[in-house]
Amino acid sequence: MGTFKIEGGHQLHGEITPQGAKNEALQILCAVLLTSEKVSITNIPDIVDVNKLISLLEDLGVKIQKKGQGSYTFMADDINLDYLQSAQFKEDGRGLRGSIMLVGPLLARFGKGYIPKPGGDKIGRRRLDTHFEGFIKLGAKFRYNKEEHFYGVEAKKLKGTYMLLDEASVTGTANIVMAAVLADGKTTIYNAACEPYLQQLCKMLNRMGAKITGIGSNLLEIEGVDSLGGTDHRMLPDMIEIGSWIGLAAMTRSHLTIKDVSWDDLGQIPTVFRKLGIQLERKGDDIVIPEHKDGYEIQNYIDGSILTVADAPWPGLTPDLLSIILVMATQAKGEVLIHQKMFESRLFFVDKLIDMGAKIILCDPHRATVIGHNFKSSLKATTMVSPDIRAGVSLLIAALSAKGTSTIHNIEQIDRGYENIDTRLRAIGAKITRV
Ligand SMILES: CC(=O)N[C@H]1[C@@H](OP(=O)(O)OP(=O)(O)OC[C@H]2O[C@@H](n3ccc(=O)[nH]c3=O)[C@H](O)[C@@H]2O)O[C@H](CO)[C@@H](O)[C@@H]1O
Ligand SMILES: C=C(OP(=O)(O)O)C(=O)O
Repeated sequence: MGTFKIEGGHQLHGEITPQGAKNEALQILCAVLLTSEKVSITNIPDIVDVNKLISLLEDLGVKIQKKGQGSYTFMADDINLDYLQSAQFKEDGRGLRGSIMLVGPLLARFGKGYIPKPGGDKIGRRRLDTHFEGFIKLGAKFRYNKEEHFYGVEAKKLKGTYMLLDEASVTGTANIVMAAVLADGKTTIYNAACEPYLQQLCKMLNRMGAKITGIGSNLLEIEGVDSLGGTDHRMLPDMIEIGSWIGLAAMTRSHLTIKDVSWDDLGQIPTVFRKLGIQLERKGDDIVIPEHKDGYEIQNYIDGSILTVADAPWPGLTPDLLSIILVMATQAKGEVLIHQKMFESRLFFVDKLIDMGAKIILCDPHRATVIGHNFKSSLKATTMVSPDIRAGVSLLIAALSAKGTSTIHNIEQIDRGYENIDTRLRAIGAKITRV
């Protein structure tokens, strides 16, 4: 189990460039299976989850060439479908959440897709019904081996149809879209997820020859085609990392510039941070956060009632930023209710913040009220274990703002989604070492 030692209480300064988006990369990498032609991808983050998926593709027979930092070509012209039945696949396939999106492309192009129950964060139930109900609607036969937790779908040829998704699942929509692009006829997906990473996937598929309309809305129409060709694609910056750096700047009262953020793809994120009292300046495509010498004050609603920050499917606020917003609120002036609607086990890490001196009431598994200290009292250093990727980074931000030296164990959870985080933090003045 890896560990970070963090000496907190230091102000940071400088520029930080966000990595390519983890959750986009997981969709885009699976899409290379849809063509036998070459696909070139840049700005791929060098993080554990993405590297695991690249190695799964390699084991499936995809020819992969690394061209430079974050830049690869992929060619899926000779796929080894037997690998999908191997013990190795049953082990490696469960190593990350994103592997579930191998199923749609495999089913569409080769008539069969299998996956062991995928991993990812343990942040509550993470069901797959939307994915498989979608494949079944497209005409696939579904089977599930309960002993091995192994899912399978098979179909000679998928047939386009109308479907209303039971929920706007992000990976579910990506999976169904990747299956429908090669189906016979027209597929309509209503209640589709429409976040920027999914828009990126759809635009890439269209460049490969797919016919998808409605991109950016919750109603996608897909006219099936016989085959797809190669393309070039560049990943967006990671909006969750961008939000993490905003939280870090606020908690350490640092002047930071976050470079090349793709502002127009950030949706509610800047607005929500502003409601929490954070000053954000747009300079070109950068975010500049000034030193918050006098702290930051949470706004109330117009009628004076306490602000709630809650997640919702895009264009609502992503659930992946709520842990970071929560930790930031512990030093704000004022109160806020954090409501994590999507996941039921993502707020339990607040116990650690309470140990550090934060004023938080965990109302129930989904809601926590935070009463900010307004920097009148610092958090105190402690030893903690990172429970999931975003709670891990939130605890890291808390440690960087705290008095004394903190220890965070199980940092593999953080490395899953943040590229060289310790090196990049040291470059802006953080005292952090990997031990
Ligand atoms: C690899 C990847 O891309 N992971 C992201 C993806 O996971 P993933 O695609 O697994 O998440 P889903 O969008 O399927 O759903 C997330 C959770 O929200 C619930 N739900 C979803 C939609 C809805 O309208 N109502 C509702 O309650 C689901 O039941 C589930 O518990 O999207 C999540 C939601 O943005 C993010 O937290 C994950 O980081
Ligand atoms: C929950 C997350 O990831 P995953 O879906 O891979 O577990 C996340 O990125 O915050």
